[in-house]
Amino acid sequence: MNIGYRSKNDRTIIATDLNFQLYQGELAAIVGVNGIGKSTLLRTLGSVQSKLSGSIHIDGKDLKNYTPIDLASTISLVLTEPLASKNLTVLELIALGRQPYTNWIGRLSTTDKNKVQEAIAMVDLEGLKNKKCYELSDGQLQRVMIARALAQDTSIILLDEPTSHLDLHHKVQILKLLKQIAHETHKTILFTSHEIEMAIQLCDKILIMYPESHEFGEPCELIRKQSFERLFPTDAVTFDAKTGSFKIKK
Ligand SMILES: Nc1ncnc2c1ncn2[C@@H]1O[C@H](COP(=O)(O)OP(=O)(O)OP(=O)(O)O)[C@@H](O)[C@H]1O
Repeated sequence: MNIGYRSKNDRTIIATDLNFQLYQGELAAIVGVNGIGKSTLLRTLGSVQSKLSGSIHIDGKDLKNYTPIDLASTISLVLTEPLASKNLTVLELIALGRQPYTNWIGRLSTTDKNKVQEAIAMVDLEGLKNKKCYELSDGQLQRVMIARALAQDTSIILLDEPTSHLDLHHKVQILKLLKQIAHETHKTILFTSHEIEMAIQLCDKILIMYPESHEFGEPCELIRKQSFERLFPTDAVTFDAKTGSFKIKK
């Protein structure tokens, strides 16, 4: 698949020949330097923007054959765009995740309410659920957006930098939670991240995007192939394969 942007008379190619496959129950990260195309890829997979060429299949079915309602009950997407509806309470915002399932009035069934409550508990938001979203810190809001995706209860969850505003404790907590959800509920969870060391420790698969190519596989396989060494110019940082971490060159 080729991804990028189309304007009236032009198109900008961001990445070419992307080819990878994820299975149910896997947690995977997309990593790469700033501007390499991680968000572009995630948005393309989530059908928010169209691919330049190629195809995306879910369970053998071409994504282009999904209706909007099929899509909303299959893929949930957590993007980094600022929230338009900060006037809602945390509970109301998370309940919006149930929209693909509610009737035209948007009335929540008992199942919907249970899913919302489960999501609140999973992301530890019980104490904040009646607050307005504008009263939250960026990190708290990030957890609310993850809870909304969990409430949507789709088989695929795509998240753009889900831990960018979180402190170390919450970064680890959220990534561990995503891993647990993927493994226990057999969802496929794919997120973009700059937390490469955490991705190495917690993810089942990693997609590394380079300027002209990509690598995809299990973290240990990528370490063996020295794929992380090629990620950054080596004058500033080097990758230590033994510890799976980057070292600053002094
Ligand atoms: N709407 C757009 N139209 C044209 N080009 C865009 C658009 N949005 C992003 N780009 C370009 O696409 C490239 C990839 O951007 P993208 O946001 O996907 O990178 P990224 O890997 O997620 O970066 P970062 O790590 O900084 O978040 C960049 O060169 C960016 O300038």
